Amino acid sequence: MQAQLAVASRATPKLFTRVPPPNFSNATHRARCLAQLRSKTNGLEKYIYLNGLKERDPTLFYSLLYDNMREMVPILYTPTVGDACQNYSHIWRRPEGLYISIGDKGRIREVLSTWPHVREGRIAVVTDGSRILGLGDLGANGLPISVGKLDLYIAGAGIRPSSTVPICLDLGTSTQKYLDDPLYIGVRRPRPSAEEMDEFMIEFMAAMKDVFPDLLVQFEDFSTDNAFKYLDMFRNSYRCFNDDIQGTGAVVLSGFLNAARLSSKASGRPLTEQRILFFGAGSAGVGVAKQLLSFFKINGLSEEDATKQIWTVDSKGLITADRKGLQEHKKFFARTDYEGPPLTNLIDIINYVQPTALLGLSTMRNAFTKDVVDAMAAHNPRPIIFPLSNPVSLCEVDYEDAVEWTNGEVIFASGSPYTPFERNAKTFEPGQGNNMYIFPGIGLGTLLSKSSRVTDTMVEQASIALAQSLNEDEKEKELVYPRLNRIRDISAKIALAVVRAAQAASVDGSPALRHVADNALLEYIKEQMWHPNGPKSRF
Ligand SMILES: NC(=O)C1=CN([C@@H]2O[C@H](COP(=O)(O)OP(=O)(O)OC[C@H]3O[C@@H](n4cnc5c(N)ncnc54)[C@H](OP(=O)(O)O)[C@@H]3O)[C@@H](O)[C@H]2O)C=CC1
Ligand SMILES: CC(=O)C(=O)O
Ligand SMILES: [Mg+2]
Repeated sequence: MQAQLAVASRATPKLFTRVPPPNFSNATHRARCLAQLRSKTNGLEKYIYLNGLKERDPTLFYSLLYDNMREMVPILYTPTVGDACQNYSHIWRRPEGLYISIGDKGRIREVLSTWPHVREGRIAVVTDGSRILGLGDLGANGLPISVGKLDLYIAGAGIRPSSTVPICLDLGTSTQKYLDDPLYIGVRRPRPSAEEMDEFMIEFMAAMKDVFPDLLVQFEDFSTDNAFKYLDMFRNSYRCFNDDIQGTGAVVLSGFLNAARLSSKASGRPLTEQRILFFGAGSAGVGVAKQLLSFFKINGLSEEDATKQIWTVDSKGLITADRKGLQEHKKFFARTDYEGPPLTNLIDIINYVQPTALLGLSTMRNAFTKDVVDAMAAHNPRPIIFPLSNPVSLCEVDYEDAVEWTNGEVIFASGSPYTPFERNAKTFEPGQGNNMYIFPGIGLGTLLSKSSRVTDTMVEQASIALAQSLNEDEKEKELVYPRLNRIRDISAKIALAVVRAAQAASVDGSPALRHVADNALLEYIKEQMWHPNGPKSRF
């Protein structure tokens, strides 16, 4: 790209001042860009730098991202993307996605048609900014979450950049700070009524299908009630899924399949006796709890018996069926067998439930105190503790603390990344239980199979494929997720499982792939991936 630029500009005298120096080389320039990135001491500055690099030289940007996932993903994605969203109106430089505003109601199709790569559109990540990570309602500042997720599709599954469509629905915000900010980038109004929003969403989805006929829609970071509502409303008529409910469910099921094996080996308890306590019962907590039913079903329990192995906690304590005014999404796991005064203290709840696993999706920083972790360790030789809230500033417990407090026995995965560390001459390597491991493969498999829907079995099979993707070294080190630098290989395996599940459910639209053997199909999937410096992919 740089070399092509140089040739073009040497031939154009008026651009002469923009010719790179004569000894310019791509390799040196890559090193220069990494050095410039590393010279920034603040996460947000690094984000701004990378964003500028993406605009100046997208090929170089994606090539660097592809080769430096462990360093760059925490900047473009959680945790730093959280800072970028919170400050987006102030750091904004250029348009990088589509804003569809509530004022566009009645002409959404027209607005969507302004996207420059309409015919290439394959995957859209759509947020309404109402629950960005655990940071609350950020309104139109939520766009970087769509951009960041799509960068992971590009780097992690080889989707061509011009096939990705980042969208933020600009519907107002309930956060006064943004409404008062003179630089706020969105419309200054409260969020619409449920009725107005439903009308908007119905028009939006119909217009999306019209304008982008081959598109997969990933709903992202909608507030919990709307996340469940629109998934239910659209999943049977459009090619779509909800990342926070289904993607998170799949990624946690996958890590749990590996974690439970380690925990049961240490305790001698059968897998079916795993007892899971969810701290947080929003879209993510309940989405994961529903997906974890599969764990018990795979191990031979009925759905009814599987449900009995799961307990949920919200801000009011253990969720029981006798609670007045319980929100719809909490009813499925509300316990009918608890008798006694409401249980509101987490340690009391742990002592009552005696869970083998404690999963945090609560946005409550440091909620898993030493006493909480001690209570888990008292019941389990190897407790499973997954603090999954994002970003790190909302994580329920830090990795080093969890390791220290359990004398190294914890089986751990967090939503945002932690770095490995040494303790008593042993290296401790954390897992990252984040939907970023799963949605690229789900998207790739859905597109390749030309599926009309994303079914529950496609999501479940994606999860099992991820769990099975650990290599020998990762198994020996007792990791519960594979290392991120293998993401393309992993996405290909997930995509294969998704294609097969789509075929089994007869929602696929690529009949020729039905007759291709697994090994050949895996190779085919890898060949379809876009590489920054390689031939064009089909997406
Ligand atoms: N690792 C990953 O891949 C993913 C992580 N997440 C993270 O999960 C978190 C939650 O997301 P989401 O479910 O959509 O958010 P919600 O706001 O819908 O849910 C938060 C839940 O936590 C509960 N909660 C809040 N405070 C407390 C408390 N003090 N004690 C116990 N429970 C409490 C809430 O209770 P109540 O219902 O009573 O308000 C609610 O049930 C976010 O930080 C998000 O980043 C989300 C998706 C993917
Ligand atoms: C990871 C993610 O999707 C979230 O925290 O919302
Ligand atoms: Mg999300």
